[in-house]
Amino acid sequence: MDRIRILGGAPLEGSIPISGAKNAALPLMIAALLTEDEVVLENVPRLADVAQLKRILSNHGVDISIRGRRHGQTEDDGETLTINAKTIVDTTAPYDLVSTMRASFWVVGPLVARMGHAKVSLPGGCAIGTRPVDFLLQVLEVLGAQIEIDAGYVIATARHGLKGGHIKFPKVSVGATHTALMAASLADGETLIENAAREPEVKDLADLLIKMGAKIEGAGTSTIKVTGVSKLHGATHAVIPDRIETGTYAIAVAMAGGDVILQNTRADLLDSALETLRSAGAVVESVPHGIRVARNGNGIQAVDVTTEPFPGFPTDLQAQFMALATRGQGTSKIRETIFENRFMHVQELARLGAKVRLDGDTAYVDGVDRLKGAPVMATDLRASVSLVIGGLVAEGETIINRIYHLDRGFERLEHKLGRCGARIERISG
Ligand SMILES: CC(=O)N[C@H]1[C@@H](OP(=O)(O)OP(=O)(O)OC[C@H]2O[C@@H](n3ccc(=O)[nH]c3=O)[C@H](O)[C@@H]2O)O[C@H](CO)[C@@H](O)[C@@H]1O
Ligand SMILES: C=C(OP(=O)(O)O)C(=O)O
Repeated sequence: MDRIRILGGAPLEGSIPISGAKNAALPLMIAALLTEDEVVLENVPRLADVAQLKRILSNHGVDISIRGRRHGQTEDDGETLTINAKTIVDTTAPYDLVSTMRASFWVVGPLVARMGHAKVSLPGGCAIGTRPVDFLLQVLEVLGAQIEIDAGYVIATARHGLKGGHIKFPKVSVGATHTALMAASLADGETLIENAAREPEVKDLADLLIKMGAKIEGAGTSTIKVTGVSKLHGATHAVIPDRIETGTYAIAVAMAGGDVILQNTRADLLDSALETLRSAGAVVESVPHGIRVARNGNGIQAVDVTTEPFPGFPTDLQAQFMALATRGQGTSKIRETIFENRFMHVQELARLGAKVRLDGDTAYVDGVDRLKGAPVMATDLRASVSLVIGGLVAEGETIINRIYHLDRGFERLEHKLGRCGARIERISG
């Protein structure tokens, strides 16, 4: 199994290209199931989750090819995928394909909307909470599908197609909002979605669906109206920048010190996290096509953050901020309100010398003067990268085991940090 080795202490200087967002690319690829025509997606990140979704879509009979690089494009530009779901040969998404990734379950909406049937294994993904799918099933039921759960599979049937309805989520859910948008786009009549997720990835999905001919109003707000159409057509769309990758490298610079331009990204995708980073003492400013982050000399201030749905502080940056807080001056308070089991990085950060106390949904982090390198284990995607951030300043050698989690969501991480001066390498085998 591959490992990451880091020798701490080097500041970061230079530029880091930000990839397309994993959490946008996945639902965009799934949306291609809604049409017989070709969907072309640009700026798709090269990630294990994207590769896994390609396998899932191929199993349904979808043809996916990678377009060659155009003149002047480099590895930093992401892939262009041509996705053709002309014929869906199988409406089953089996356990062995779906169990590794949460988003794979989202094929259920488009399959039942277009084919009237879907049999999809209950999903896996990061083990950060129980992560039920009840809201997604409610969406399909409100739109007229019959739902049965049998031997770990959800079987959704709508032989005469879906019908518009009124969906009111009890809690904001990104995946349930994606499901509602995709299913309602091909339903008969109007669907009103209340308490919808406002995450930029939801807006990006709606933007693609609109290009495909869907009638959607209000995406990006908490009330969305979808008027169903009988057919969607092909479209070309570029995936938005990855706000979590952006925030992660911004935190890495705040931690290690230095001055870095994060290229091909936008501050408005993560205002709340960048504001917290400023309050921690980093310089954060928008520059053409990116964001500059710097920390020179001054220390890291303690932070007080609570995770919330967008536009609040994102849960997917909680572990990374905790890593930063381990070196803060004073005690930071970090409250996790989205997932009930998202503190697994605490015991691994402790191996590096971090002092963290847990009290229910809140972590209190007492800043320490130094971290010391140690062998640690990646437990989930964002927890893994928090250990990388810790390793950047830990004295001596940090070895991160089980980095397959990292490869799910960070493209060429060791290359991106290494080109800014971090002493980081992948050890294969
Ligand atoms: C691939 C992807 O985009 N993953 C993101 C997505 O996950 P995902 O879409 O799975 O997360 P949700 O927004 O659905 O989860 C929010 C909360 O709602 C709960 N819930 C959700 C669905 C449901 O049917 N029932 C239910 O109770 C969840 O347990 C959680 O407590 O949004 C999360 C919240 O921003 C991010 O951390 C994940 O990185
Ligand atoms: C939790 C995440 O992914 P998933 O929803 O696929 O588990 C994540 O991207 O941080």
